[in-house]
Amino acid sequence: MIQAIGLTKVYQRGRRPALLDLGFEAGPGTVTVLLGPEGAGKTTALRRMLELERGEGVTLFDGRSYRRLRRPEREVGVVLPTAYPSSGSPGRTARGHLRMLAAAVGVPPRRADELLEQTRLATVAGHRLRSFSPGMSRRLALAVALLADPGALLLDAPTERLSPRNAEWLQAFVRAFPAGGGTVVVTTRSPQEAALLADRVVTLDDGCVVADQSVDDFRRTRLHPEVAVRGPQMARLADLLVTQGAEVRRDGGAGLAVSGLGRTEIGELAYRSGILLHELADRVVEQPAPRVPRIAPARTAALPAVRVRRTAAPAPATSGREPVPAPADPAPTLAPDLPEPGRQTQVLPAVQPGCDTVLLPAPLTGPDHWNG
Ligand SMILES: Nc1ncnc2c1ncn2[C@@H]1O[C@H](COP(=O)(O)OP(=O)(O)OP(=O)(O)O)[C@@H](O)[C@H]1O
Repeated sequence: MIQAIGLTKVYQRGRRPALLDLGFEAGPGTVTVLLGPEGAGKTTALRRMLELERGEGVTLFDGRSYRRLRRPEREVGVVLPTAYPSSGSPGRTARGHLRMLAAAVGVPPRRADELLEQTRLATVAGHRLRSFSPGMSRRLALAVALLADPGALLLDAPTERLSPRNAEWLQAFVRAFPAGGGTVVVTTRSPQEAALLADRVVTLDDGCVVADQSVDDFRRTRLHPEVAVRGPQMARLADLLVTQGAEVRRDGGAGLAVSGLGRTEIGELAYRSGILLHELADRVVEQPAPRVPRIAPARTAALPAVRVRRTAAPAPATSGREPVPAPADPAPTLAPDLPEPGRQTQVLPAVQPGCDTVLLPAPLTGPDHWNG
């Protein structure tokens, strides 16, 4: 179980936060997608989760923050954009690179060979890294992340700039990983990819969570199937389509976007009416994310906006992979940047601009308060 609680990052004082109070839970056996456009805060979110960036909030991996994991490489495999193409010395072979890292994390060399097979790199295992394509580098980065057989994966835009074939392979891998109880958190800018990969979709915009939805809700509310039609007689076709009950809107100069009728019906109608078509294609377009403001309880609704930092860790959760409960952590489970135990809440001065979210200075008892 991964619990992200109140993750916030301000890169420059006085500037808008790159990430503001991100909270979500990613359960065992699931894929959670952080979806958002360029600059939405997805990479910052993963970097905060891994404590590569300082800031507020904490992420718990089965009840412990990343820096308190005893063997992080066995618990969380990470692929960030910095892992490729710079992963490894350019003169080293893929096999040499992976075996060296296998030794570093204490797994036998055969694990490196297995992963070369699994990531379809066996045939280029003896090639030097400098000759690797972006797709090969990405698969090698994934192999590195998997070396110690982690229960969770954090993947930042893993399919970006990959060939369709490599992207498909990676998507299939991500879908398959949770089958054994693993947890995946993956970022993407593509709503279509989110719908393909996710069990849960957390949509970010400008550093704020604007929606946290099951994939079914996401598909229903955010993805809109339509047919793109192009040709020289679109005004006439539009009239005919409307009489058939379709919804039609202009799409560029000689194009229509049609919903309510299928591609085959539109093609047949055009054919019967002697209308020439240059394009007839299914596509899915994104609807804007619904804003989901958190509702303030009536008794405190009149309070000024405040931010509340969590100071007590939630109850430890099990990973779903390991039936035995995690051993007690002798170290305190609070992140060092949070106040000492005992104090339930800390009220900070005014909320930063951005998210239409108000958090209230009520005592907190569990992570639910952070995800409502
Ligand atoms: N090191 C940094 N210093 C200052 N600002 C930064 C830094 N890194 C990111 N930002 C800013 O933080 C915001 C979020 O960036 P981030 O890279 O997390 O977005 P993203 O959703 O991952 O975008 P993309 O899809 O383009 O990778 C952006 O406005 C970005 O300019």
